[in-house]
Amino acid sequence: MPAVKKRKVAQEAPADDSDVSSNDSEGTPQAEADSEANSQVSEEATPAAADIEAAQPAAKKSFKELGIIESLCEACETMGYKAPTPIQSESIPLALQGRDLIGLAETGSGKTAAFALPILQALMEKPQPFFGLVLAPTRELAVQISQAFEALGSTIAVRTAVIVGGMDMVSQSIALGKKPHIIVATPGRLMDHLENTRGFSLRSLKYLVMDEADRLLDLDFGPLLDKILRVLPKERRTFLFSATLSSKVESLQRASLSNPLRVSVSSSKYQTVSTLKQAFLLRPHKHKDIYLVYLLNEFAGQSAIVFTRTVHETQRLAFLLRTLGFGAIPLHGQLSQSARLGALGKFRSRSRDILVATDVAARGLDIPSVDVVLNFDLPTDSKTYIHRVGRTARAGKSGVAISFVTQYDVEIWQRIEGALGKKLDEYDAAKDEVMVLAERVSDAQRYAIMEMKNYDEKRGARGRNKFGGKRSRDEMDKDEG
Ligand SMILES: Nc1ncnc2c1ncn2[C@@H]1O[C@H](COP(=O)(O)OP(=O)(O)OP(=O)(O)O)[C@@H](O)[C@H]1O
Repeated sequence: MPAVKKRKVAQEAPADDSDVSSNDSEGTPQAEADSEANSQVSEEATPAAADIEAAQPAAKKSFKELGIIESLCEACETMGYKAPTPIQSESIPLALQGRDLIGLAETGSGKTAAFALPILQALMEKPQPFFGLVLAPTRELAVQISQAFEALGSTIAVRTAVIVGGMDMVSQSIALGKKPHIIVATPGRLMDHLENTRGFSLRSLKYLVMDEADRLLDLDFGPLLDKILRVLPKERRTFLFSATLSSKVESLQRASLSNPLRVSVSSSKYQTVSTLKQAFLLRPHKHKDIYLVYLLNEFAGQSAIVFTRTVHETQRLAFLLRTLGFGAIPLHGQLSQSARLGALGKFRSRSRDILVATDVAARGLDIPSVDVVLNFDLPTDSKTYIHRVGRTARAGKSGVAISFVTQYDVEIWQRIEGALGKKLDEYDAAKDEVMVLAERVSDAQRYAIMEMKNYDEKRGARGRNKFGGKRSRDEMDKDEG
């Protein structure tokens, strides 16, 4: 049973574009489990939603007490989950009652299991092919979600299929032919299969999840989602999950959810976890490379993600850092899918310490070993900031996020701080030590420019044209970068 709820009619959700985010100040799954009165459940039955506040803190319950069956409890134990996180405590009982849900909780707080466990439990009760569909905005995230389903569903031999762009259609058709229980997909490729793979339909689907739901809408996935929703049965349960949800999602929820409840583990808008230390570094644009090298030296031996805004910059920095002897690997949307998965695999296994990435890596990726996030280029919106820095300090671990702010970024940075509701400290960099690096970095910059020329020529020779023509569905699935 969730907390005793006191009903209180609240204002209608704002009609502007403002975001509704959910970020718990206490951060860790365990700390969240200990935190009180942060959770909130609201009826979303009508556009003028009424808020229902948790008047009493939910008593800490085990997975079993939430109604999870023995074999799935065992799987949780094997995964090292000692107690449910708050989003799990709040949403699992409601999901088991068959409610549609909109789940909001901070990054790294266990949202995947919050939707996977009730679906797996329902699957056990009535096994059938094509039972659940999870839509995710990036291919890497789709792969990760399917792995979570397989791990949690190992005791019930769940079959999953990952249907994402950039991979072979034929082998995916064969995988669909094996009638998996759960499909985890990016929207573009799923639509391709729905249209072109004989015998494949989702008419008997029981559960739909949109993970990172706001991102699915941010991209130009909207019309595709509408098309997919049209071929799904109305008699199904639907879950939307994210750490940040915008009012755009409200329109989607009305289109695709039936009488949903909003489960929100939140204390305020855009709050990051308390185990995350955040700072900024105000430096001239021309010194960014030197300061990046300095910081990576400072955090030597730790695992870091460096976020940039463009494919070009991602690739250039990877060359630059490698020249200087760092184990850096690039990840962006213009790599082949196998190269993307390979890069992620190397970073996950710590055979490379530094992932240089576009926002293709900003959402959902769960790599427990990430110690540091460096925003080499600031993201253009605060929501992306929340997701990027959420790649570290996950599931109770600590982490550091440092953002480069140049003379051109002051306004964006102020917006981000405004959204966070606090001023962050400036990182204390020892200027003398930094400038000692100038010559080596400058040599490496020249080398990286040469490498970029070769890289661009090779890509040109392969006939890639990133500007011409309409974007294919696969390209849409590639996500940003
Ligand atoms: N009850 C639990 N106890 C301990 N760890 C947990 C629990 N539930 C999930 N985790 C772990 O916490 C990590 C983060 O979970 P998950 O990836 O689902 O977060 P998320 O809320 O979806 O984050 P994001 O918003 O960034 O996608 C994972 O490694 C997961 O295995």
